[in-house]
Amino acid sequence: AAKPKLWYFHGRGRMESIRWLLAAAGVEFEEEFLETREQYEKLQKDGRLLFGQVPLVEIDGMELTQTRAILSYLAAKYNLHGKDPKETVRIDMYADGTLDLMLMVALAAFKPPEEKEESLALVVKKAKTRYFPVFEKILKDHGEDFLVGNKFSWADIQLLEAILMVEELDGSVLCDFPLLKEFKTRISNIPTIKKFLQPGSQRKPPPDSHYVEAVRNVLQL
Ligand SMILES: CCCCC[C@H]1O[C@@H](O)C[C@@H]1SC[C@H](NC(=O)CC[C@H](N)C(=O)O)C(=O)NCC(=O)O
Repeated sequence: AAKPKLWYFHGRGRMESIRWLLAAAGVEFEEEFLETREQYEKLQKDGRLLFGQVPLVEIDGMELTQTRAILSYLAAKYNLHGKDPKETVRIDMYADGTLDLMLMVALAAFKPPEEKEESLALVVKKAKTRYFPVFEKILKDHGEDFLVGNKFSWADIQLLEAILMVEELDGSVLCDFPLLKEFKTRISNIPTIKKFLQPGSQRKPPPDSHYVEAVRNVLQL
């Protein structure tokens, strides 16, 4: 079968969690990077963007947009979405929490410097006071290696991505979360994720001014 093809900017944004899920599932994918307004307008003109937005993922003969829908489809397709509706809704809840936190980081990149610093400080505060305490408690109460059931799921991938993203902002953020520290080591050592964390993978770097300029240029923000 053809490899999935991802259409987005050359940066994390909303597409990074999709890259993480595919990589963790051991699925090779291709990428088309939007650098010009013309590329974006052609996708729109060709009717490939349902609401005129990216991420766009071509997979299984479909053209998928809406990040959450894509992630949910991929999680189900690669058996990372729980064994029944009760497990799946927990995975969805945990994943949505990490997506909320990571979107704050993605959007902060587009703010003026002083606002950006304030936003990123708020991300670290929210991680420490809202999100990470929740996941630490889940791991403690659940007493398993993974967040849901005793099986690796999409929620575990999202949490690792979020932990690493917040650690880029504050390297000591896990000092009060011993179970999250162990979780980070455990999940980072899963072979497909270990490979994705090596240099040269399709994992994208933190947003920089070039990425922000490219997005502004393409979207005419
Ligand atoms: C000022 C904020 C700029 C954000 C730029 C991008 O970084 C991301 O975090 C958000 C966007 S991604 C690009 C943006 N896509 C979305 O907002 C998708 C939202 C959708 N609900 C999803 O989850 O996929 C886009 O195509 N916009 C064109 C436009 O709506 O006309």
